[in-house]
Amino acid sequence: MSTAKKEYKRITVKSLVDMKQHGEKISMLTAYDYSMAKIVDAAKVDVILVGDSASNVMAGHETTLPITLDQMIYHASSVIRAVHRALVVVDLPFGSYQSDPKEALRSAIRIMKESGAHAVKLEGGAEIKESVKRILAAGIPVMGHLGLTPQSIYKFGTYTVRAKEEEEADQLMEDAKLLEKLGCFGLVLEKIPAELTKKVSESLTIPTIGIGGGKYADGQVLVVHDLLGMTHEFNPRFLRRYMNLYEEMGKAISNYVDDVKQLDFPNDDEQY
Ligand SMILES: Nc1nc(=O)c2c([nH]1)NC[C@@H]1CN(c3ccc(C(=O)N[C@@H](CCC(=O)O)C(=O)O)cc3)CN21
Ligand SMILES: CC(C)C(=O)C(=O)O
Ligand SMILES: [Mg+2]
Repeated sequence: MSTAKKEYKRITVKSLVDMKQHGEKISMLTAYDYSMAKIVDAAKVDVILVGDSASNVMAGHETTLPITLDQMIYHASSVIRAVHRALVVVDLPFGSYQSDPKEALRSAIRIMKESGAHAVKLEGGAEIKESVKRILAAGIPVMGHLGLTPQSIYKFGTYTVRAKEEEEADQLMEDAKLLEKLGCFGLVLEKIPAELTKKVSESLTIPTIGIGGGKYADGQVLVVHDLLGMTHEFNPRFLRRYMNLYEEMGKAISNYVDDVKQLDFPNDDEQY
């Protein structure tokens, strides 16, 4: 497998299929705001996901269910203003696509029109088939999301690993093939056994992007706040932390507080 990296000036949905064909792994991270998206884009992350995990990370909700379409558009438009290279994918939030395919298309169009994003992501398989078809027919690229689908958390009750049993694994494989057949450009596989990710990835031409899906996915995605160590209570096995920003930021901020209290800040050079 070649590791030679082709230079991409701007990532398109086509570049991602290209990367899979050349054996180059795809990097994907979340961003919900302008400042973070600037850093993530400059670091050459291939795909930026404006995830509905903003509901947890930005707004402090327990689940992804409360975030609204308007709020997703606000996050996405902030991200888009920062991005020059990455492909920007936006999650359709809970309640904006499940009722019927027309509503799904309307929601996807609002995201594309009002934020300038490049693609949308929907959770689910066969049950959202008609919605995926409608959105794709309008020329909007769609990414699928199977395995642990946080918008259905109350149906499952836990965030444990999915598709460990043969029946659920077979269903996931069928859904993956269906999403590819419909024309999705990629597929997120969340918290499923590595061997199932391998089977799915080998069966598809479109790239799979894993989060807790193991090493055989064609790419990896994480919540950027998790890898930076800002969400210090979130500790799933699949997460690798590259920093402990929660601690680092806490130290910097308490130093500032001390300096203000001790009349050290501002000093003579820091005033007019
Ligand atoms: N900060 C953050 N990171 C994420 O990856 C993320 C979000 N928020 N919010 C939306 C979804 C929810 N996701 C999740 C949530 C929980 C686990 C998880 O493994 N939780 C427990 C185990 C629970 C169990 O086994 O019952 C853990 O080990 O932390 C994984 C992904 C992924 N997404
Ligand atoms: C975890 C990723 C795949 C996601 O859907 C999100 O951040 O909302
Ligand atoms: Mg999501």
